Amino acid sequence: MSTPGAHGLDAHLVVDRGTFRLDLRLQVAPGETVALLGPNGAGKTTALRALAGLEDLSEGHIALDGVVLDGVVPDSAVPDGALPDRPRGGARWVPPEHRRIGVVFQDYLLFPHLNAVENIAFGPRRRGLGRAEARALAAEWLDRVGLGDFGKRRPGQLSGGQAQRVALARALATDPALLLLDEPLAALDARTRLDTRVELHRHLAGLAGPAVLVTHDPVDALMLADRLVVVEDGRAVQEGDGESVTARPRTDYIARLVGLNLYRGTASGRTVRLASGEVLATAEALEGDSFAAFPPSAVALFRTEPDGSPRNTWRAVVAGVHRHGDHLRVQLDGPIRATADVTPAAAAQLGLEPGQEVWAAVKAAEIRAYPA
Ligand SMILES: Nc1ncnc2c1ncn2[C@@H]1O[C@H](COP(=O)(O)OP(=O)(O)OP(=O)(O)O)[C@@H](O)[C@H]1O
Repeated sequence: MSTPGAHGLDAHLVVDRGTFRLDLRLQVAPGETVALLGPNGAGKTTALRALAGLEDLSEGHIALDGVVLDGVVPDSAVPDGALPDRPRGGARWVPPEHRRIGVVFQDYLLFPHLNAVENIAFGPRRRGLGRAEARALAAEWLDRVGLGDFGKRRPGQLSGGQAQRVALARALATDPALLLLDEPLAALDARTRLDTRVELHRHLAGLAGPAVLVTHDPVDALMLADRLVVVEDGRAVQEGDGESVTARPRTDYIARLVGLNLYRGTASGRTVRLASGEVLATAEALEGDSFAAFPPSAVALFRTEPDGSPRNTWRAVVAGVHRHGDHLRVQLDGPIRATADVTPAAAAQLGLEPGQEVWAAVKAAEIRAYPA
């Protein structure tokens, strides 16, 4: 990690949109890719648009490699020659077209009337490159994204995945100091998504500057980003590398995303007492406000009370059963609401159906506890 502020992206994004307020601090080091992950309406796109200069900040600042793009910052923080194009009410603000930012946004992927090479050459041309030079650079980038033979095609003659690659090439051809990607793989079918994801990862890994990626998809976030920032309701609720976020979710949204049952309660030794009064025996010893989490696969279901083993057992009512890959996912109501995964054979044996009473059991060793 570099010193935040001097290199890479250093931003505090505050945007007011009616009743919604985004308030997000974001520091991304050169060469680092951060994924903003969150539910619909969390403010991810607003954050990207603010970085790009398409959304006004109400407060905060954006600095890229020490150059202030938006916000009130002491003069000493603005290097010579980097003065803003337009001062605004005492603040400094650089308009979008003068920010060295490459964007791959859903809503303006490519110019429909230009072919692939012209689309990619557009940015370099605007940055002052001659026509022939810009086209040569564009052809080179098209090659790099594996579309060397598609230069003459217009966006309408490209598949979704190909258009996405051209958009990426177009963003990268401007040699951006910051790359912004909004749901870069969302529009692609499963197969294309897989290939494009691998390729995008390669380009992100080769990037010298910071990159910020917005996605709903935990797989995209985990595979493409060095660090995840989970955004809910305009704020960062959890941050860290994929492993720490998925192993220790701190909100229901993340728990659902990574497929864990998550509870909050008060720990005392190897137990966590939930708000409902139920007590879970856990693998780790802790004290105080804590989370307890376990995967659906850790839940065993029985028709009658299981006996003899040192595990957590409780009575539950089957609220729903549906297929999930090669097993069945069972929603359980009761004092401890949980999701359980069972094999079709086990489900048949139990005769699972909504409304049915069962016993649920989870071994203490399968329940992770961590401080809230
Ligand atoms: N033009 C607008 N005017 C007022 N409010 C808006 C406008 N556009 C979006 N919002 C609100 O801003 C909030 C954040 O929206 P945003 O699009 O940033 O979320 P998001 O996390 O990108 O969601 P999604 O995953 O659905 O794209 C939402 O509550 C939304 O209703």
